[in-house]
Amino acid sequence: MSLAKDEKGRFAVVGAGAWGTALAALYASAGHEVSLLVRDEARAATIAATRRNEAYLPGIDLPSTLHPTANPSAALTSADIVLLVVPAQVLGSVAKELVHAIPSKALVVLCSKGIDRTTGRFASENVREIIGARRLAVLSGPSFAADVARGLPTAVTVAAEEASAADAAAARLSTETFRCYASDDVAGVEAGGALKNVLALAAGAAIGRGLGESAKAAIVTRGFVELRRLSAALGGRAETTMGLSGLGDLLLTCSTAQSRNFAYGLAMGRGEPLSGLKLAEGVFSAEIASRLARERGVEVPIIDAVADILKGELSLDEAMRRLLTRPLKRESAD
Ligand SMILES: NC(=O)c1ccc[n+]([C@@H]2O[C@H](COP(=O)([O-])OP(=O)(O)OC[C@H]3O[C@@H](n4cnc5c(N)ncnc54)[C@H](O)[C@@H]3O)[C@@H](O)[C@H]2O)c1
Ligand SMILES: O=P(O)(O)OC[C@H](O)CO
Repeated sequence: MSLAKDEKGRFAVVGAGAWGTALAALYASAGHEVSLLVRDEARAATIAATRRNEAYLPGIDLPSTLHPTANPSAALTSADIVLLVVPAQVLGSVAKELVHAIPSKALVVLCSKGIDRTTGRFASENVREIIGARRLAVLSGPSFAADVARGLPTAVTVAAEEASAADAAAARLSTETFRCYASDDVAGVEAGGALKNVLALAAGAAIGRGLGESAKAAIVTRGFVELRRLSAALGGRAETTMGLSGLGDLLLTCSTAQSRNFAYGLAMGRGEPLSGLKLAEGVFSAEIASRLARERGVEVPIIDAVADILKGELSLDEAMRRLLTRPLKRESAD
């Protein structure tokens, strides 16, 4: 399939946090027409006047071709690609609120990484009944907002239910620095994106508690086994978990405090205050991930431990004891 690199799109990005602003900057820099829908009028005006979004993406100059607005119809009316980039817990309500303003032929790309904790649904399951499955795609993979906004290279996965729709979406979303691989495994791509956040909390907590890099590597490896098991139980394919929105994003998110989930885990491990930290989606997904696993009879001891710690039912030291004293078994990847 020929990539539409020279074809200019009309993008609307919903959500002017770190990731929404970074994606808007990416596509504006690539020569597309881009509107950024900002929740708050005053903030939209500040972004327009300063060409900066200091609250969410400090120190990055935004292209002059990026148009911030607080007016949904101004942002959406002529869009042919709409990126929904808000926290997973509000994605459903934002989609409902905007559905009438989104052109019926526009491709809608879900960029959140999380599980709705009231419904236990992933983003596409939530939004499918509002927007319709045929024009939905999901974007996930190793991609820090600040890196992407600076034009640093990465590769991600774009999934849609039909393989040909995924190919077309990946072509439209690729740029010279942002390489999109296509997949028709929506469930696997979404599971990878959401579960790596929960595991990054565990990895960060181990480092914060001073347990060392060996412990972290063990947690990431056994955590990956849990990600694979749960993803499979939710309908994802094994090969997807080995890809960018599985292993790839897990490695990134568990490796540096640039990740907000890892940083949150670090603070947990150090016993530092957690209020005021940036969005860490794993905090909202842990308990529901643990429940989804329990309902499907899937063993996820690390995810369970993170959920119990977040509920205040388990200390980190007890969690480590619980994990280390589980019955010994043969190593198995599934
Ligand atoms: N930051 C990254 O590097 C990155 C990379 C890939 C994926 N993601 C995913 O993208 C999603 C958004 O993350 P982010 O980094 O932009 O978060 P953020 O906290 O930086 O920004 C969230 C944005 O959503 C807006 N918002 C919150 N509630 C809203 C509502 N009810 N209606 C409309 N807007 C609302 C906020 O005003 C803010 O602009 C998350 O699921 C995250 O996992 C983030
Ligand atoms: O900062 P985090 O932990 O939300 O991670 C951001 C991206 O998901 C990394 O791919």
